[in-house]
Amino acid sequence: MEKAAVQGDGLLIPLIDFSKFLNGDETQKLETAKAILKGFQTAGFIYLKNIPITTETRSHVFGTSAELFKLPVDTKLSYAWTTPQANRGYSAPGREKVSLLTDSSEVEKVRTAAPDIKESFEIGREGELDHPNHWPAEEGELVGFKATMTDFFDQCKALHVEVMRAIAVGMGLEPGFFGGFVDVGDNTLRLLHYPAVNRDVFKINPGQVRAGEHSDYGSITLLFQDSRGGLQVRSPNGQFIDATPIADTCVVNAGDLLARWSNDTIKSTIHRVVEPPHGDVDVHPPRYSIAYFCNPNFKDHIEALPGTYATEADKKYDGINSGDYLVQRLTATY
Ligand SMILES: O=C(O)CCC(=O)C(=O)O
Ligand SMILES: [Fe+2]
Repeated sequence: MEKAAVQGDGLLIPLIDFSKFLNGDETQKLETAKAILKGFQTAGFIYLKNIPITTETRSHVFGTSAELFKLPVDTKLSYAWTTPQANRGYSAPGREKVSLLTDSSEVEKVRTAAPDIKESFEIGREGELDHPNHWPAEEGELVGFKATMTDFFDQCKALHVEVMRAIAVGMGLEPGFFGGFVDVGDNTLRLLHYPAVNRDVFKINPGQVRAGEHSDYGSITLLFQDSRGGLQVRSPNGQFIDATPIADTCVVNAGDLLARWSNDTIKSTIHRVVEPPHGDVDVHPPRYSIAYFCNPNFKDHIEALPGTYATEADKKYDGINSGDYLVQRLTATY
């Protein structure tokens, strides 16, 4: 029986030992795959422990990320995020307003009211000639930045492939069903820094958050959080529940395109980042997290998975190109 990582108000996010899928016997593989699928179908979120990414790798990547955000603002701005098509580079606080709004003018109104207190740096697949990554100059503490991040990118890409394999097994599809959909690695590694913030800020403006409520867009997101807390996931009843950090786990959530692909049998659940729950401080220390947003290959056509509908009439959505879908969603949020 798997333990719950998070439980409250009808939301149960399971804590799953992924090594039992990767290295277990046939029974353990199947049971783990089913638990993973069930987590995505009910909560839209799971926590995975015993993933192949080591604690050392993880802390090295977090350390390297912190060094990047220490750079002077002007330097960071010289690596600025440019377009949804490229989706690479630095976003200063307030640049992106993640929200549920899809109309850019509405997004603009919300953004000016209470911008998210965060900055981020996006890294895409290497080798996309039209969209090079905005690598920082490798000086001082940033020597080795590119190697660290591309290596981590590749490890996350491999984890995406394995989680999709588990979903396929859970659904009773061929284990390799998604293989040809996720092999390119059209994914985005996003380093996130939520700067230290006075507690007053949250008191003065009750609407203030570190990251506004939203769902993610792609297949799944691998989320690595530090120990600060503040991430919350919306329950089926509409209440936000703390997704408390658990050391050495990876939080994995399904995105909107996977929900659509599964004919809404899998949930893409709303989440946000708010004032951390730890009591009596005047200043909340900075929070770092790393999100790896996975997508089906941008060239792929995505339509309802086998087994998720009985007749053509049960298909809730038209097929859509993966890359077009992402660009559409990013265009509305930046
Ligand atoms: O920082 C976090 O814990 C969550 C970030 C997130 O949800 C996102 O960037 O989509
Ligand atoms: Fe998210």
